[in-house]
Amino acid sequence: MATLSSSTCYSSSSSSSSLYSPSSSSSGNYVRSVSISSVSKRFLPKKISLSSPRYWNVVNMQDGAVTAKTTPLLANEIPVKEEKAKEGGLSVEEEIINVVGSIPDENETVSITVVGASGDLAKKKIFPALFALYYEDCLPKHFTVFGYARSKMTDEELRDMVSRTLTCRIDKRENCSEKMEQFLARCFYHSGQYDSENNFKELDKKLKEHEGGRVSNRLFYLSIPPNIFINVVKSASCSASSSNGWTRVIVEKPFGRDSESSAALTRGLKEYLVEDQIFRIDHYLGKELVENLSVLRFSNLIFEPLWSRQYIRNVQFIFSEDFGTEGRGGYFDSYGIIRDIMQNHLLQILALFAMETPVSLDAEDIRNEKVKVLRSMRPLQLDNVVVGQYKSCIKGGVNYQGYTDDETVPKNSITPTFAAAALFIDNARWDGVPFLMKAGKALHTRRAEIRVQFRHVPGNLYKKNFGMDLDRATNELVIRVQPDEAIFLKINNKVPGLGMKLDRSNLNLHYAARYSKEIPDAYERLLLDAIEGERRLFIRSDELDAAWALFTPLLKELEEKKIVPELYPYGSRGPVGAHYLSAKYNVRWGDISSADYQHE
Ligand SMILES: NC(=O)C1=CN([C@@H]2O[C@H](COP(=O)(O)OP(=O)(O)OC[C@H]3O[C@@H](n4cnc5c(N)ncnc54)[C@H](OP(=O)(O)O)[C@@H]3O)[C@@H](O)[C@H]2O)C=CC1
Ligand SMILES: O=C1O[C@H](COP(=O)(O)O)[C@@H](O)[C@H](O)[C@H]1O
Repeated sequence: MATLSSSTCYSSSSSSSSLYSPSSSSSGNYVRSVSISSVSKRFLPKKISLSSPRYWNVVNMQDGAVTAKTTPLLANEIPVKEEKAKEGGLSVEEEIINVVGSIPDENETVSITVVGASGDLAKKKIFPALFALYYEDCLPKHFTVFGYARSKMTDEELRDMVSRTLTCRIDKRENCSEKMEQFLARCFYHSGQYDSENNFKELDKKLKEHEGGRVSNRLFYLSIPPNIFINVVKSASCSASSSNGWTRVIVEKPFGRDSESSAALTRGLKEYLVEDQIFRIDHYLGKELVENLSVLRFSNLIFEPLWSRQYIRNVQFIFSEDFGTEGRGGYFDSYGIIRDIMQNHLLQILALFAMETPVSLDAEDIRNEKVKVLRSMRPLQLDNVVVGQYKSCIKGGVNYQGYTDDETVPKNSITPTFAAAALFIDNARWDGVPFLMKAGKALHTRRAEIRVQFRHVPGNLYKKNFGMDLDRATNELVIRVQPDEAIFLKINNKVPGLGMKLDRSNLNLHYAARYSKEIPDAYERLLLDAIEGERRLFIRSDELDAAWALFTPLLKELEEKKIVPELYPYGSRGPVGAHYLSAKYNVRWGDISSADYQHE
């Protein structure tokens, strides 16, 4: 794929974009001249404002016409005549919407090849996400899905396998089985070795047949173990990359085990791909409430002024699963919970939470800010970390296996299935604020959330009404990523009546109650973004380097010193060491300290 320079991809061109502001438009004979990069029909609003950064970038000024460039038709410039807009009684903005909305995508095709199609992730997440996108009319008119793996399968067998995982989870259920049939008819399979250029040539031939001479855009999803990433990229690059459209590769985690192996992986990928072609996926970035984090921060006046050490006492990132490594012990044992969850999912959320305001919502501007905040962080230290491992437990007559009872896990494994850590950002905004993380498997509940605990009210007039425990009276903002998505703010208020009794209540945005539409799976959003060349939610290589730089010294020390994890029973709240760690920083874990928790 090295032959495909980024210029042949339909790139979002975001690095060179600037926010359009109506006041920057030209005067006199000139009209606004707009290049629409990274435009997607899904984002076309009924009425646009040219200052909306996601859709429009001003690139140049031309006499008498607006030039609209769209991602699928990068080479084509579509003039939008101001006169024509006037004739139709439309604004230039409305005329742009008309023109972009009517661009035919006849000449374009997208082929999505799921490499490792026989595997768990492909079945569980990727094919269902593709179907959901198809169902929602989000895929381009001409698209083909190919499964690729070593297992022998016919097209029909692949369809059968895929059909068993497709669910009509979407609200408009009427056409589901019809839509499923139509989707499955677009799915094909090619069996081949991962390091065989010949096998990828055969794939290329089949892809071309389906592309039917249209501009060919190709997306490869590497849903395979990381040790074969480079083989696949090399073979696909030499034998199956697009010759006249873009070629992109989605890479699944783990992106290495430490700084060195991650850098080696990046070097390997870059022998065949340019950075713009690599879409490193962290599916937590595709989750609705993580996507909403920036909206919450930057579009609400009430939050951003509070978003610093001045008002925030601590921030907690909590991940828990109520099941063990069942079935994935082999993979998990050589990674452990710190690499599996903390170094990527939780750290990514932390970066979005703590970054400075980006210049714009463009991918590069956001990723620049994330890198900056990651580089301002202190590498983790062993005395700020607690590790645990779940042990067997009998509950209600059921025997829940311990981690090392799993046949795929060595009996003497000291791989952590739980970890808690205190992290610090040494910059002006966050100096001294503990950012606590906690992640564990086989705990009492499944939950992912961000908890922001605010400082005490100075000179609190109502001190006596709270009793001794003033911590209980501080405001807390909870962003529940899953399940049962919600954002709630704990406030103090007066219990109605003649006395003066204070109560803690939640101002609650409960998604299920507020929105009837089902929340899309993270993989849907991310796949669509990759198809559209939107890189905002994918990890850039320097972000990855910065993330590994924080965790690598700790991971090495844990391994070298053979730190034995504290055992906790399957289904419990995890090791008690996590409480000592938080207490060291005067913090109480929000998910277990409060009686209010029952009411969340
Ligand atoms: N499963 C999950 O929930 C998650 C997975 N991931 C990551 O996604 C990727 C895919 O995950 P998953 O589907 O679980 O992986 P699998 O272990 O199921 O592997 C996917 C496919 O790769 C092929 N394969 C497996 N092992 C080897 C090997 N040693 N050498 C060559 N080919 C092999 C197999 O296909 P065949 O034999 O037919 O060629 C298999 O069906 C991995 O990188 C994983 O870490 C990330 C997050 C969650
Ligand atoms: O990446 C991973 O994520 C899953 C949890 O994802 P979720 O979307 O179901 O919350 C985790 O189970 C797995 O160990 C890890 O590799």
